[in-house]
Amino acid sequence: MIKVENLTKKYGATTAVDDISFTARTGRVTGFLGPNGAGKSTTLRIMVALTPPTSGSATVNGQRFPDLPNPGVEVGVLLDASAQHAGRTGREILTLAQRTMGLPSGRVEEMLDLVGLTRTESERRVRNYSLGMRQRLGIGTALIGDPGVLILDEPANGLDPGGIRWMRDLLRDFANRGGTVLLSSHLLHEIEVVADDIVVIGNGRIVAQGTKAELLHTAGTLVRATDLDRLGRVLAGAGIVATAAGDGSLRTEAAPDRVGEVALAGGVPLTELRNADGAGLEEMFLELTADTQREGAAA
Ligand SMILES: Nc1ncnc2c1ncn2[C@@H]1O[C@H](COP(=O)(O)OP(=O)(O)OP(=O)(O)O)[C@@H](O)[C@H]1O
Repeated sequence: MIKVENLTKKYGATTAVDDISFTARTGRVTGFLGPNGAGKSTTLRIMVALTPPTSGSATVNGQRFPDLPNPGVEVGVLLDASAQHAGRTGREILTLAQRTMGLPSGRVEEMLDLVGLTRTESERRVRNYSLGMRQRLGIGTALIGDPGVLILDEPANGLDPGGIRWMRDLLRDFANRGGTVLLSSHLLHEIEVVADDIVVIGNGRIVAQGTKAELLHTAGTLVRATDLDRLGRVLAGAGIVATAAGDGSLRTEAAPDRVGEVALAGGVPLTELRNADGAGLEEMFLELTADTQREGAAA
């Protein structure tokens, strides 16, 4: 289990992480979702003691990372696959990890098999690896100590679709066997397909958190028509309050079948009619992303 309590990190006038608290639970994949610059990497770096917090704490299995006697056998970490020593071979990197953690030498071969690096690839220097191969090697290093907790920053970066599927299955299986997985991403879809729990961060603050089911469930209906004004008038005429969502659709608390009936009776052809599940999270995330882009453009 990973616990973050009232964590804050300031860089001069910038508050990168602003009083955040959340828990990544055992047996679950927790997705840490936020647009670029939201504070994800800073939070993960604090968890593994690469960056000191300004205030607050982060613990893994009840202990601060520096207090873990042999951290690699408790928590597997992959923050930046490109930061691995470029002059070493993949096999050398795994061997170093195996020796540092005091593990049997057979673990190196097991990890190479697990992450799908061939013997020839394992003997190449990392500077000649693709980003996808570096991610695989990084996952191997994170898993070599057979830890119960995994902390991964944007692990799907650089992986091809087959690699992304492989990573997802690996994380799912890890959590199903009782492990704790915390992974960050700036892509909603990536988190949506793999996470059980989601923590959304924007501008250093937690803006939503809960189980995937809770966050994706949005009451009401999403409806689209070519003539949105006319649809709005017809719905209003039937006493249905609908609001424009800004993406060419209307949202209403009324049920989809009622909206469909009213539109049909009013002679308005619909182009889409569905339960609004997921729309709330998507909208919130788009707003966060738009905010960040505006700030980026202003900078
Ligand atoms: N060492 C540093 N010095 C000053 N500011 C920093 C430092 N590290 C991060 N920041 C700032 O803190 C904020 C959060 O950055 P962080 O890298 O944690 O975001 P992120 O969510 O991981 O983004 P990305 O998806 O782009 O990696 C940003 O405004 C960033 O510019």
